[in-house]
Amino acid sequence: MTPSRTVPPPHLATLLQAMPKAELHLHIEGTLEPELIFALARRNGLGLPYPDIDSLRRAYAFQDLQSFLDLYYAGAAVLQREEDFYHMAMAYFRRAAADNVVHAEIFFDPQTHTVRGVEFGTVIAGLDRARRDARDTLGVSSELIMCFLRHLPQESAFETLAAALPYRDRILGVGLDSGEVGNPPEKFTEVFRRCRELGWRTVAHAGEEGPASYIWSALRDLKAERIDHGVRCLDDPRLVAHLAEHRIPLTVCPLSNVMLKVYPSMERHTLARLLEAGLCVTVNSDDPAYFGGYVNRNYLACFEALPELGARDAYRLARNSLDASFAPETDKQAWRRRLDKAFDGIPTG
Ligand code: HPA
Ligand SMILES: [Zn+2]
Repeated sequence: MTPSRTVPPPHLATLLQAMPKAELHLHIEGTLEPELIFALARRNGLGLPYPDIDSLRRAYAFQDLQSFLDLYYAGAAVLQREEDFYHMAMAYFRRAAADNVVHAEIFFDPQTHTVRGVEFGTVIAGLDRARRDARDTLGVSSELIMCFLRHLPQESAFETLAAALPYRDRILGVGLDSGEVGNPPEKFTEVFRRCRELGWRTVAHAGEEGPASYIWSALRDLKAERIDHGVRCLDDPRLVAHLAEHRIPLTVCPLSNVMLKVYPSMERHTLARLLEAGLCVTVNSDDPAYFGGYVNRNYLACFEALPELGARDAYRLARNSLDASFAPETDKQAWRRRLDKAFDGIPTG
């Protein structure tokens, strides 16, 4: 048996840090660090049910997806003004740049905000201003993906779509998030059809806590171009073969999976098996302020816990993230050249 590795070889840790990568599964509301939650609550004159930052952080001990979502939606309630959304997104972009993220496709949850009386336009204005500043000052390109909350009815998603129409050019695509079990993708077939007619790209969370059949439904009913999480595909060999044959990317979030008890520990994560099966797997951070780290922490945690992963896998994961992005081909080609340079002299094939 291979002894379990606790620290990846130094050159591997350096490579994981230095390699250019795309982040494709990141909820911007999940980047709200406790410090910023407290600062925004104070600025907006809001009370919080926690006396201080440490006690809030101590509450981040989740049993499952729903126990996390309850805290995540409560935290997002401090976001009220355009500047709040701007500050949150700029803080993320600075961390992404430090992790050598060259491109980020970012989820936002408009219903979480509009239900509290925050205008759709306020949310978009703050996020879009941050996107432009991140491109100009940090060299990080990005896109916005609007997610529908699947625990709400499809009519609410249609109302959100109507509110988004004046800003349609600032949105790249739509996704589906929130509590998965009991809310299968087919519940949103009609609204996704309308979104595709508008020219939006489509992704969906499926196969995180829900069964492999939800992944089939995301592909068949929503025509999802990427599957967010998707780790439960391993329960269905026919699905694995389909995902591999059509090179449908999975945006896997390892620290999230362990924090939400999809796996009992990182040592038991199936990232290496998914790669071995020939799938277009990517590594992402999901809700980094809640799950213990940004994207490079996710890479490092996997390579620390799974000794079968090596430099070839690091290259493959970064390459998959660039390939699986919705960025223009010319941008992808430039990033691939940078990636090849970062692996100069290291076997990657
Ligand atoms: O991991 C997630 N799953 C579903 N909904 C979410 N909303 C934020 N993070 C998540
Ligand atoms: Zn997610």
